Amino acid sequence: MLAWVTATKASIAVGSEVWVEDPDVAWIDGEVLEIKGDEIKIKSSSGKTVTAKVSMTHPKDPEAAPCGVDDMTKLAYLHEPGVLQNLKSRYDMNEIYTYTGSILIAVNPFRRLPHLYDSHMMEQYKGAPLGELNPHPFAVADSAYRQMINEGISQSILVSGESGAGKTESTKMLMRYLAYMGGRAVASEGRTVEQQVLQSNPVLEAFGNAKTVRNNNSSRFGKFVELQFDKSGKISGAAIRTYLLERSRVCQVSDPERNYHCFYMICAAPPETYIVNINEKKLHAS
Ligand SMILES: Nc1ncnc2c1ncn2[C@@H]1O[C@H](COP(=O)(O)OP(=O)(O)OP(=O)(O)O)[C@@H](O)[C@H]1O
Repeated sequence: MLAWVTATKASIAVGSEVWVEDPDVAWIDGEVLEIKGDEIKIKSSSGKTVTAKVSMTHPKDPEAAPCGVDDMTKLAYLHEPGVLQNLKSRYDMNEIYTYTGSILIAVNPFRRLPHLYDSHMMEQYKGAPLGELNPHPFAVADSAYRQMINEGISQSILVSGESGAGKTESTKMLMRYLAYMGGRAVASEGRTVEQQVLQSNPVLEAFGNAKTVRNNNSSRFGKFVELQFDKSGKISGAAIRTYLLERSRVCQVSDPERNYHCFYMICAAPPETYIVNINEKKLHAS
C-alpha cells in the first residue's frame, strides 16, 4: 500500500493527466496546472478548475484505449478510477463482462440481452481457453468444467456482489452452461437431473426471494449449489443447500418492500389450482 502511494505521487507532475475524487460523480479527470506542497490545481476535462490534496488524486493513463480493455490486468494503473472508467467505457458499448485475470466482473445491464446467452453462444465457448473469446460467465463455467475433467478434482465458482448486482442471474447462466455440458440427451425416467436442477430455481425463488428497495427479485437467503458429475463428465446428481433465510420478513415487511413471492402467487392463483394441490398433498400423506 505504501509503495503504491509513493509511486502515485511520483508520477504526478504539472501537465500530466490525473483523476480527482468528486462528491457528485465519484471521479473527474483533468490536467495538472500547479502543484504547491500537498495541494494540486487541476483543469478538469469539463473546463472546471479544481483544487485537491495530492493524496486524493491518481494518475490517468493518457494512452488508455477509449473502448477499454477486456482484461483489466492490461491497464497501466489498476486503481479505482482506472477500473471504473474501463468498466464504463465497455458498458457504453454494451460489453457488460470484463476480466481481471481469471475473475469475471459483471455490470448489471438492467435489460434482457438474450443474444448473449443462447445455445449458439454456449457452443462457441465449449472448450475455448479462458480469455480467447469475450469475457462471459460461460467461459468461467467452461474453464471449471475442463479443469474438473482434466485434473479430476472438484471445482468451485464463487459469485459475490452487493444486492441487485446480478449474482442470481449470473449463477443461473453458470448452471445453464454446466447443465448443457454435462447434460444427457435422454432422461432415464421423467426429467433429467439437469432439468430438475434448472427447474428448482423458480421454486427456490418463490419461497426465498422478495421485492426490496434495491431489487425486485432479491434473494433473501444464501445458496450453495453442488452439481455432481460422473467420470464421463455427465451430471449424476445435485444438491442445493440454503442458509440464513431472512425469516423476519414473513411477519414484518416495511413499505415499499414485499413479503416472499409465494404468498402473492397463492393469492393470484385461481382457486382450482390450490384445491388440486391440497388434494395431491392429502393423497401423498395418506
Ligand atoms: N445479466 C443480466 N441480464 C439482464 N438482466 C440482469 C442481469 N443481471 C441482473 N439483471 C437484472 O437485475 C436484477 C437483479 O439481479 P439479481 O437478482 O441477479 O441480483 P442479486 O445480486 O442476486 O441480488 P440479491 O443479492 O438482492 O439477491 C434481475 O432481476 C434482472 O432484472
